[in-house]
Amino acid sequence: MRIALFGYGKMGKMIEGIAMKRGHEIKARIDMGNLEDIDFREIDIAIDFSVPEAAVTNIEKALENDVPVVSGTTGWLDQYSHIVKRCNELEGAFLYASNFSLGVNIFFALNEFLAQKMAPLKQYEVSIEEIHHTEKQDAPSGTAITIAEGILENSDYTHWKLGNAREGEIPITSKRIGDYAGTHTVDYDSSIDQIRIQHTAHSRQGFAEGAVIAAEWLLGKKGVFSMQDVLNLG
Ligand SMILES: NC(=O)C1=CN([C@@H]2O[C@H](COP(=O)(O)OP(=O)(O)OC[C@H]3O[C@@H](n4cnc5c(N)ncnc54)[C@H](O)[C@@H]3O)[C@@H](O)[C@H]2O)C=CC1
Ligand SMILES: O=C(O)C1=N[C@H](C(=O)O)C[C@H](O)C1
Repeated sequence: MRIALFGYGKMGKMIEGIAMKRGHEIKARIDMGNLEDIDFREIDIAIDFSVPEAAVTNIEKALENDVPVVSGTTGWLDQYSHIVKRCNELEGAFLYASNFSLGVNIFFALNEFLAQKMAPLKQYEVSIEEIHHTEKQDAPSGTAITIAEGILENSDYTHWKLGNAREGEIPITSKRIGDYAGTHTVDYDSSIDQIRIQHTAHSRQGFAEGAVIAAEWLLGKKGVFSMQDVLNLG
């Protein structure tokens, strides 16, 4: 595949290495918004790991040029429905995941199963914690939001809240420490005991590999997809 990388930071560089090892070609590296330099006719797919402020423009530009997009950038999802609409209007292909690693996607399924089991047990209070490196711009992490949504869909909780929560809200704590690649914890606490599930990424390898696998999967398809479709975990 001939790939355009939107964002050439920590993730963009790691994706480049993995994509090249799998026989793909990097045709463009866009870092700091020089989108006009791209000849979209020579791009098969775009992979966006940039910044929240740039993601929507990058994605829309690729879709308008009939190039499918894999997006891993977090912190822009208030405009997700706009991108879905544009993708459908343009009959394009788009895949977003808050987390591309296989382990986290299994963790998402485990989280939903646990939420179903815990829903009737009102003596337990749920909370989510995420820890990331100090360069991370957004909080809570996209992964923590997906975890919260998985609980909301399977319980009587009504919202999630960063920081202290009120009755019916799921509290999310975000910590920024050193070079943590990403640790997510879900706790159910009662006065008697605690149930905890946790995923720890040892590096960014799993995110980057997952993004390249998603791009290979998306090529030739039309529509809006998620990592659940790629991994067939749905
Ligand atoms: N979905 C997933 O599995 C994962 C998602 N992420 C997300 O991916 C994004 C990038 O993460 P990192 O690579 O760690 O960050 P980073 O800060 O190392 O890289 C972001 C890059 O985007 C560049 N950039 C700024 N404006 C741009 C524009 N207009 N167009 C293109 N690039 C632009 C910056 O110069 C920087 O090099 C973040 O939103 C992060 O939360 C990170 C890891 C995994
Ligand atoms: O910024 C990061 O580093 C990460 N961002 C994603 C998120 O916000 O969930 C995925 C992963 O946890 C690493």
